[in-house]
Parts: sequence; C-alpha cells; structure tokens
Amino acid sequence: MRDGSHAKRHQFTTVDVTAIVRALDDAGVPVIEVTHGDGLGGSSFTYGFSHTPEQELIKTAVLAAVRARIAFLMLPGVGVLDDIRAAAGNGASVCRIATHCTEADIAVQHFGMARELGLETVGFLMMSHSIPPERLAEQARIMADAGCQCVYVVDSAGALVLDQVSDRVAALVTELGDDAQVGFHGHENLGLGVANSVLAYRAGAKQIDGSTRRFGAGAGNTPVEAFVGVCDKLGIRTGVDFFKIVDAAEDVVRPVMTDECKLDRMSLTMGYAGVYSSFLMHAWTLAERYGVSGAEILVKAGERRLVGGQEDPLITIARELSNK
Ligand SMILES: CC[C@H](O)CC(=O)C(=O)O
Ligand SMILES: [Mn+2]
Repeated sequence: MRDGSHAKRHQFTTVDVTAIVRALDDAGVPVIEVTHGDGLGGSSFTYGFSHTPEQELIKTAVLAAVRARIAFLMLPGVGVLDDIRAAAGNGASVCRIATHCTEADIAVQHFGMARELGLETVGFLMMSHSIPPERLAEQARIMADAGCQCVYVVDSAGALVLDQVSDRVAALVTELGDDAQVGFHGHENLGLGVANSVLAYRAGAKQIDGSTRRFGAGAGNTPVEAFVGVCDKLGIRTGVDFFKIVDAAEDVVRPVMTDECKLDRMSLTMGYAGVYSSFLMHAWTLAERYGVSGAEILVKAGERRLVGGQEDPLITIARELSNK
C-alpha cells in the first residue's frame, strides 16, 4: 500500500487499509508496507497530500493485522527521525530506509536508531540500474555496517533486465554474507517484474516486494499474485496462498483503487530511459500544463540522470521543451 499509494494519489482511507490488510494477512503475506507513496513525511505540496495522516493508517494497519508485520518506508530528508519514532510507537515493526544508490551514508543514523527501537531494518538502494554491481555492493556494505538487516536492490525505474538483476543481487549476497539479507523491489515498466524477481530469488534474494494488481509508481510493482503463482509452479515456497491472494486482488483491492497502472507510452519510456517511477504523475501534470510531450520530458530526465527528490528539474525540462 505504500508504493500502491501513488496509483491512488495517496487517498487511502482507514476503511481501505483495514480491508486490504485483512485480506493480505489472511493470504499469508508476511510484511505489509503502509506509508505515503513517497514515504514518511511525503504528504506535501510537492508529493501530494494524503487523504488520511499516514500515522493513522499505520495504526489502523497494525490493528487489522493478525500475523503480518507492518512496515513503513522513509527517505531521510523527506521524513525525519521523529517520524520513525512515531511509527514505532504506533506499532509498526519493520523500518525501511531508502536512499539513492550512491548515498547510503545518509541513512546511517536512521538504521542505528531503528535498531535501538527494536525495529527490523531494511535498506533500499534506489535506482540500482544506474551503477554497476560492485559499486552497489559497496553501498550495501555501508547500510549493513550501520545496522541494516536486509539491503534491497531497488529497480525504481523498472530499467533492469534479467541478468542485470542477478548480477546485482549476487554482488550484494557475496559482499554481505551472513551480515544481512538481500532483497529485490521490481517495477513493471518493461514488463519484467515477475521474471526479474524470480532471477533475484535464484541469485540469493530472501525478500521480494510485490503489490496486488501491480499497484505502484510507473507501471506498478511486481504483481504479487502472478509472482506467487509462478513460484508455486517453480517449487519456490513463498508462504502466500495463491487462491487467497488472487481473491484479495480481485475482490478487495480492485474496488478500492480508482485507476489501473498501465504499461503505456509513459511507463514504458520510464523503463527504457531509466527514470524514477515516482516521476510519472509529475510528468503527466507538467505535460498538460506546458503543452509538451510527457514521454519527451521523461527521456530528458533519463539523459540528465535525475534522482528521486529532483522533481523541480522536471519543470525546467518541461519549460525548455515548451520554449522550443
Ligand atoms: C519514495 C521512495 C521510492 O519511491 C522507493 C521505491 O519504491 C522505489 O524507488 O522504487
Ligand atoms: Mn518502488
């Protein structure tokens, strides 16, 4: 529900969260993430305001879950340490800290504090396609040394293709050994979420993200119901019941979501050009405001190697295109 929140423009209600958590929990999903789509503190003019304060949603999710642990995500700078304390106080038990893949050092104090609070810790190396496996492994080492228990290869742009996932996951597994697990977070912008996730598992990833009906930024995340079905057929045990997760997707999540995540010109361009998936809605809005092509904005964003948090340069690009 965190990445999926982008596809609902952060308008989840406590009623939605209760219904979805119950259904996912009953299907056997072990960890459910609930936060504004841009993480703790994301509700703002830049990222869009939440319908319901995220700490309220976290509290609601904790109450609704019987077995599942509730996770939250934060980007240092968008959220602050007090947001982590509040989420822990509201019963969340998994703290996921995201940084651009070359900036792991900005999360050191967050992992330290999360561990002191007794939280399970996960590190997100975003835009993992943009640096080679060896450099990514060095950044993973920084997170693990700071107290992170599972470092994720995060394909924020949905730009990684098959072996590029295996190579990165394998590099992290070799670097981290028993010090931390490795995870994978895929996006569907080139239609590879499930295949990439299977390869991540085969390369040693122990935690894999997904969302029902693939709700997430861009073309969405790895569709968890398809991933569970594929894993069943491959003899990979996920602990998630295929028929229950399909029912959850169809009967509970579908009616709550206003729009489907589309594999269309814009999201395909994001995967192809290596653009942060959360830029999709910004590019749409700017394309309309300046009367320019959204896909062209994204291609330029890829050329300029913009990272998450650099939403303002998208405005510059749109203005430049419009002046041309
Ligand atoms: C808001 C953080 C970011 O979008 C994390 C993520 O899901 C990704 O990079 O794919
Ligand atoms: Mn994502």
